[in-house]
Amino acid sequence: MTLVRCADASRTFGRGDQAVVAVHGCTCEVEDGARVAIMGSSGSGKSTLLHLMAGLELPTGGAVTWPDLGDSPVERSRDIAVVFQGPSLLPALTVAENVALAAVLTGTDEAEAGERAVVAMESVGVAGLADQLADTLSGGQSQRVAIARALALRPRLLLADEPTGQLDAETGGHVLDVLIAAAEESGAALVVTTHDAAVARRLAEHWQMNDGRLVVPTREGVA
Ligand SMILES: Nc1ncnc2c1ncn2[C@@H]1O[C@H](COP(=O)(O)OP(=O)(O)OP(=O)(O)O)[C@@H](O)[C@H]1O
Repeated sequence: MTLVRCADASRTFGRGDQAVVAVHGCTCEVEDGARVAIMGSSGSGKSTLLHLMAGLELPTGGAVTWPDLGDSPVERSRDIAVVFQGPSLLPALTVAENVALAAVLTGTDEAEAGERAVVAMESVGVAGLADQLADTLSGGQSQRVAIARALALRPRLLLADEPTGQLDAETGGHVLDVLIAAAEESGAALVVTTHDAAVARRLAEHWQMNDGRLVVPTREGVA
């Protein structure tokens, strides 16, 4: 099953002299069960590629399709979850409300979303924080809650943008453990952007972004 396919996909921001080509003609696929690290230095285009895969950005060249998820944004919003780089929780809502919200907004009824939130919070170890306001959390706790929110969608494709980038090595290691365990338990494919080789080593496939160009190794070598 192919969850997302990028076929010569590009993304340019701005026009004329101001144009920045963030992603140049990338071709790649994420299959069910994949564990992918997209590596590259700051500004190499990792976040933009991840946003293209999520359908949050539209390609300005080539195509991004979701062969086994359906191409409608509504269908995709239930199957693809994104853990964003940096703070992404609503500060005035509790942890439990934050975790349930994405599921509610994508059409899950409130009772079901509440039950999923409980399961997701337990699986990432934040059930004890359920009634706490999001703006009282540490960076590591916030990232766990953001992962729980993604899991409450029960996604088939879990995309995490530098999920450990703002954390110290120990906290980042715990967050990564949680993310990988959650993907294993839920059966979701996992794609993580990172500039950290230690993070990439935890994942089976290593893709490299260099100045917006993607290199995807094959079993025989480099594509
Ligand atoms: N909305 C935008 N408007 C204009 N330029 C953008 C926009 N988003 C990204 N860029 C530019 O595209 C290039 C790639 O950015 P991107 O955030 O994808 O890289 P990255 O590898 O994820 O970097 P980092 O690791 O620092 O997050 C950069 O030059 C960036 O400035």
